Formats: sequence, C-alpha cells, structure tokens
Amino acid sequence: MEFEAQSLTCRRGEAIVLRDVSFRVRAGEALILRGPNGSGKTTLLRTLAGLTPAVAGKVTAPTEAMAYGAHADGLKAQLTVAENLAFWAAAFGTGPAAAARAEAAFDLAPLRNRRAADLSAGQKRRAALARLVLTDRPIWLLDEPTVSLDAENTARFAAAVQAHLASGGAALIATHIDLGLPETRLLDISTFAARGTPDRAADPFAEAVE
Ligand SMILES: Nc1ncnc2c1ncn2[C@@H]1O[C@H](COP(=O)(O)OP(=O)(O)OP(=O)(O)O)[C@@H](O)[C@H]1O
Repeated sequence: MEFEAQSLTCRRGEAIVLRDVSFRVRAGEALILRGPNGSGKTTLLRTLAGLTPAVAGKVTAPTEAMAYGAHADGLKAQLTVAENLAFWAAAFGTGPAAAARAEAAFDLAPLRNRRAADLSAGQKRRAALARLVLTDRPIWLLDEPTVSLDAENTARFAAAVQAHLASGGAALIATHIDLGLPETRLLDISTFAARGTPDRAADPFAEAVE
C-alpha cells in the first residue's frame, strides 16, 4: 500500500521537532529513516501511528493501516508467548491462523509456553516483532527493530519485512544497520529539523535554564 506524508509538522510534548516533512513510500518499498540521536525519528513514527496528532500537514493513509513497532516490547508479562500472540490476534481481529504465521516467522514455537516475563531481551524483541505479522496491516512503522537481536534473528526479521513488501506492504524503518533489503531508499530526517525553540510560555523550565 502506497502512502504519502505531506508537509507534516510534528511535535513531542510542547516542542515542535519537525517541520514540512514530505515523502512517499510505494507499495513493496521500505524507506529507511536515518538521523542522529534526538533528530525526530521516533517523533515522526509516533505521528504516523496516530499516537501524537500532527500539528499540520497530512498523511494519505489512515492510522488503521499502520502497525507500529515501538522501542518498548509491549508484552503482557504474566502471559505466555502464545497467549500474547492470541491476545493481539484477537485485538486486531485476525485470529489463530495469523497468530500461527507470526509464531513461525520468528521461530517462537519453542518458547510458546514461556511467560513473557521470563524471556531474554532478544526473545522479547522477537515476540514483539511477531505482532507486526499478525496485524495484517499494510504499513509497518518500526523504531530500531533489531535492538537485542543476534545475527540469525536479524536475518529472520529482514525476511519477515521482505515477505511483507513482496505481498504489497510498505515499511518505514528507523535503523542504523543495513538490513540487506532489496527495495530501500534512505530518508535523512535531520533535513526536516524545526528551527527555533519550543513555545516558552508552555515550558515550566524555561526560566531555570537561562
Ligand atoms: N515527551 C517529550 N517532550 C518533549 N520533548 C521530547 C519528548 N520526548 C522526546 N523529546 C525530544 O524530541 C526530540 C526528538 O526526539 P526523538 O525521540 O523523536 O528522536 P530520535 O531521532 O528518535 O532519537 P534516538 O535516535 O535517540 O532514538 C529530542 O530533542 C527529544 O529530546
């Protein structure tokens, strides 16, 4: 599914972080977000996912088309891996077949009866990424998805993205590593940095930092 960001202004708290962000992602394509720490990659992804409304501008796809993989794993600690997947599949209305596909994509069968609380960091990440597969949503928004993954599981993740793109999906991925995906372009987010300071009237620490 193709989508476009048109002159987006994005905020984080009261601060305007990005201005005039415009780009297009075609179906079957992954756009890789690059930029230094604090440049606004997470801010843009949160805006596209609908978690923080855009201050101005437009996104041509609805938030219901987006699956957001955040920094946090978002697992329910007391539930097993299988229960987490089943919970999400029910929440997204995609059912047991989708949960099974997600489990297979990230080789989670050996861990299916383990509580999320008892998983290693990389295992938690795999379970969190499996959620993307079971959403059946056409646009994946991913924030540093390979953190904690070893080489084998990074390759597994890249294969899941590739399958998603091959089925007509699109992806926007903030990552510092080369995933070896065939159809990618880079977007340097620092070119959209908002100039000037945030609204000082709304900043309770403004006096203290002078
Ligand atoms: N809740 C918040 N309120 C105000 N400003 C925030 C908030 N969260 C983050 N920021 C600021 O917004 C700016 C953009 O942060 P963001 O997390 O989008 O950057 P990033 O490019 O994803 O960084 P990183 O590579 O370190 O993950 C930073 O200057 C950050 O300090």
